Amino acid sequence: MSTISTVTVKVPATTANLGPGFDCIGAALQLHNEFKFTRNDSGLVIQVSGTEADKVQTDESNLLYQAFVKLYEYIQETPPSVKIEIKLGVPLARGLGSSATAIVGGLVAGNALAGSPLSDMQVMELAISMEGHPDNVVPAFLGGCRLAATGLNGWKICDLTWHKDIIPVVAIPDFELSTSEARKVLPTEISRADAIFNAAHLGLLLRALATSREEWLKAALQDKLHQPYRKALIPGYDDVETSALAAGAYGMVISGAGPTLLALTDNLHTQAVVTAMANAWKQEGITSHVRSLPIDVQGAVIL
Ligand SMILES: Nc1ncnc2c1ncn2[C@@H]1O[C@H](COP(=O)(O)OP(=O)(O)OP(=O)(O)O)[C@@H](O)[C@H]1O
Ligand SMILES: N[C@@H](CCO)C(=O)O
Repeated sequence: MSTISTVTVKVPATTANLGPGFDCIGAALQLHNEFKFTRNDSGLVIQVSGTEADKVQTDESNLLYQAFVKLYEYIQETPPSVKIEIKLGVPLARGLGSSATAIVGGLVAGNALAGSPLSDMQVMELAISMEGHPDNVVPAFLGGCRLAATGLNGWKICDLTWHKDIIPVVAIPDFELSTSEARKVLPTEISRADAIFNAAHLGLLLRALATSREEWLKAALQDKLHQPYRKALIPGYDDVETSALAAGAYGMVISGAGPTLLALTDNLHTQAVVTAMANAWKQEGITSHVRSLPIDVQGAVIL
């Protein structure tokens, strides 16, 4: 029986898909949520701080708490009564994996308070099943850039090299787009030509990320499975893309399910790309927060 009474877990934001890697690759970014769980005797208490704190549920419907309960259901124990303190750094429903931080945070905290009965792989598989796809929860859990594929016997996860000279720039608009809404616009079937296009470009992307070879990066970010359908949900998409490319980005994609847009660039062009993307959205009447965010290599950590 564990004697731990409190645990704090820090979980990074993630950017999923990276263009052609729909539902299979994602990278962790240096922007975090922090979740502190403390056993108590007085029933569930959830306190939230940070921008957008008022948007997070503070009852049993809270996703972080649901993940915590899920862990205890899995190990067939009754979850303890807890106070949860949430410090929000990751904006909600913007395509930066906020739901994955909550799922990973709740499961990792639950496992720690329960005395660590589950292995990391078991926790991660629970997280994948809760989120429904692996591309946010896997890098949120492990850090770095990761590819996940269903294997013959469970998930196969591999780490991908992200060349140090490739700089991610995220342009986060002030409107939300839920993942479930952004998945509704996707077709259920695709053509063979589109499947081949994405397979080729995903292969190219993996080499481009590892080498930072310019002509590969410029071509590799193209996608035919989700972005052509989702663009319409993001006003100003084409203008922001044109401006980012003109300022020196290799390419631009939708981060996760959007509406955040992710450009990849180099050190030399980072500031110009940041300014260009913010200005392009401003001209559409959309306020955004645009910044470069380094890759997080730590993943979820217990502080
Ligand atoms: N810190 C949190 N605590 C509790 N619930 C959260 C937290 N962060 C996000 N959520 C839940 O997740 C929802 C957002 O999930 P959604 O999948 O739509 O977007 P996202 O995860 O931010 O983006 P994407 O999956 O495209 O990267 C929120 O509306 C909220 O219900
Ligand atoms: N692969 C997912 C990521 C967002 O959760 C999607 O694009 O819908």
